Amino acid sequence: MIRAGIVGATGYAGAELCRLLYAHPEVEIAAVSSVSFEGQALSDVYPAYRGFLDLICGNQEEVVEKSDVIFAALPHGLSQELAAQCIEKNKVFIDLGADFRLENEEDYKEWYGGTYLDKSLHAQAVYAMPELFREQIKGKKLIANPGCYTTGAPLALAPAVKGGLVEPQGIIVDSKSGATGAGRGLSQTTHFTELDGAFHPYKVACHRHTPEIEQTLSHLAGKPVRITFVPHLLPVDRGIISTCYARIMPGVTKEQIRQAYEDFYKDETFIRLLPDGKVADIKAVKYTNLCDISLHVDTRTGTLVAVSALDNMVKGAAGQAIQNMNIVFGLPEETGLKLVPPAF
Ligand SMILES: NC(=O)C1=CN([C@@H]2O[C@H](COP(=O)(O)OP(=O)(O)OC[C@H]3O[C@@H](n4cnc5c(N)ncnc54)[C@H](OP(=O)(O)O)[C@@H]3O)[C@@H](O)[C@H]2O)C=CC1
Ligand SMILES: CC(=O)N[C@@H](CCC(=O)OP(=O)(O)O)C(=O)O
Repeated sequence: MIRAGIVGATGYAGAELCRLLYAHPEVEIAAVSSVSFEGQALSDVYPAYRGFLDLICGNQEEVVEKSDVIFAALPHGLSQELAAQCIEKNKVFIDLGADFRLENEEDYKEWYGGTYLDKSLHAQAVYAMPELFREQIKGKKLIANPGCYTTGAPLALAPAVKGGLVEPQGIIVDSKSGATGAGRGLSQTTHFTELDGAFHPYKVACHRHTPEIEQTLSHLAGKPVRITFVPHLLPVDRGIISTCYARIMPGVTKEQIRQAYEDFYKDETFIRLLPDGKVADIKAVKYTNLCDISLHVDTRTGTLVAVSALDNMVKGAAGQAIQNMNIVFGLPEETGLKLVPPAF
């Protein structure tokens, strides 16, 4: 059995990791940690876990000592030293935050206001989006798990961008996220009376996921890609819809685009390319590691509209982290992730 530990287990991403790892047939949860709830049972923090996850929250050091793989579900900026400790002890480290996602330190400084404490450590990290960079993940120990918006948007666009079917400039990514994307801590925009009945964009064209999405799309295109990214806060608990607009290259047909997506995703367990006429919906992927993609072509304006839907807590965080763990440990990718969405 793989001994897994979760640092930051009391946050939403950490708690979701615990839920999924509990049911993983090749994993035992060895230890979990919290600062605020140290000494308390996880099931006291989340009553739904009573009888399943009654383990007591310890500290980070215990998690590192007892585990073969350490998942960090901490706020940005707290993973670098922890990663160094884990790598030094030859453990696998999977970071759900953004500390190892950006290849260019200047981008990290600009968008996160931090620096890379140890450049050689960053050089060991792999940006782990299995559907796009699977081969690079195998054999790695320092895993940068992509963010939520930064999973949905590239998956919606990847076949078109990689195949040169759309113009790499002028792409618009219009995303809507449920409130769990903001974590468990309460803020003015996420408390019930502000969120209920509301719907608005935020961080318009200045969200920190912009360089991460551009980094992925640039790798696929083989040249720099710039996007306009506008996230919105939806008054629902989970789910992200990304509606992505790109100009179709002259001469490229609707049929060629669909064929490119079918070829690109034909062996992908977690990608459901919807038939023509269907539209991706967050409800159909809830609690699963699925990413649904629907394709729409506006022939009047020559625009591809590619829509993705995923559960930000699963494919956008904990599920993708487990998918990455499975790759690193040589397990079938779907192990522990064969999750059927509720019908309604
Ligand atoms: N929510 C989402 O949809 C997604 C989140 N992520 C990323 O996952 C990470 C966790 O996010 P999320 O679970 O939403 O956030 P939460 O705010 O819900 O949880 C944060 C966790 O970090 C712990 N924590 C906070 N401050 C410290 C500290 N100074 N030292 C140690 N532990 C601390 C908290 O634990 P305690 O107070 O108990 O110690 C809590 O368990 C973030 O990097 C986020 O960006 C990635 C993809 C999607
Ligand atoms: C709704 C909401 O507030 N979402 C978060 C993104 C959540 C996320 O998961 O971002 P990381 O993976 O990079 O942490 C935000 O906009 O900051």
